[in-house]
Amino acid sequence: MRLDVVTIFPEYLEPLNVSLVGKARARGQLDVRVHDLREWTHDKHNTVDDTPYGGGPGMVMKPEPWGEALDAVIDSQEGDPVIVVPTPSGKPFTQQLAVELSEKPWLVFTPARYEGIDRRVIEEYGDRVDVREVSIGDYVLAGGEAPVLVMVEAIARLLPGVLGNSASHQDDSFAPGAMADLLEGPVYTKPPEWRGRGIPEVLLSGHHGKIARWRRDEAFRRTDRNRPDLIERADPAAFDKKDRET
Ligand SMILES: Oc1ccccc1-c1ccno1
Repeated sequence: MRLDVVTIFPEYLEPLNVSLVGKARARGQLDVRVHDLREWTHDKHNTVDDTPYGGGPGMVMKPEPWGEALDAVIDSQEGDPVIVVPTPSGKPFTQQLAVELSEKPWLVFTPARYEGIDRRVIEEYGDRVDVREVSIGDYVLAGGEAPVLVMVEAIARLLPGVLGNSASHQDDSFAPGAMADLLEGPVYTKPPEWRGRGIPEVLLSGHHGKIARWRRDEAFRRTDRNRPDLIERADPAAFDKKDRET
């Protein structure tokens, strides 16, 4: 997969050089290219924003630099990318959307600052390629770079071979299938006792059926406590079916 990010803060994307995404890049599983939007400005102040038509607070990102940048990035490659526009007014970024985007060969992220990007940019590229406006949650940030880090990590970990053999995303919270509407339950590791606190006996029993049932019950319990909005959709039968398959 190729990922391009166009931003006025390239240094904000430094975390894409470390950890899971950094290792995937080093292994050649991910081709990440970060571009400074100001390279496509031509005035001495490298201007990328201006006041909004119709008045109102803040500044809007000008269409010209974005148009030149996206033309340069998109025309550099065969095929069409999916352009992902982080915005508080976008569709929710979910595990399901992460799975869908992880199956695309090329994504171009356009994190904006200020009050957003001139709407004509979204319309121009929406006429040419698949453009997705995506929100990572119901809160407002200063810009879209942090949402890009979140989405790239969620997508990259789904790419074949990126997670080690010992790890699997099938059992993630929200993973399509039995966990689609469930939160993961509590996890434990050695030592068997820590500050007088032990391990649930069932996890030491070696009885896989009982362990699986306990994990299901804990998943439902946690979901009911923390995400009652999901519990309505969770299906114990689907969870049990997954148990039988594993
Ligand atoms: O709050 C934002 C500002 C700019 C770009 C994106 C966002 C955002 C907030 C939530 N998801 O995306």
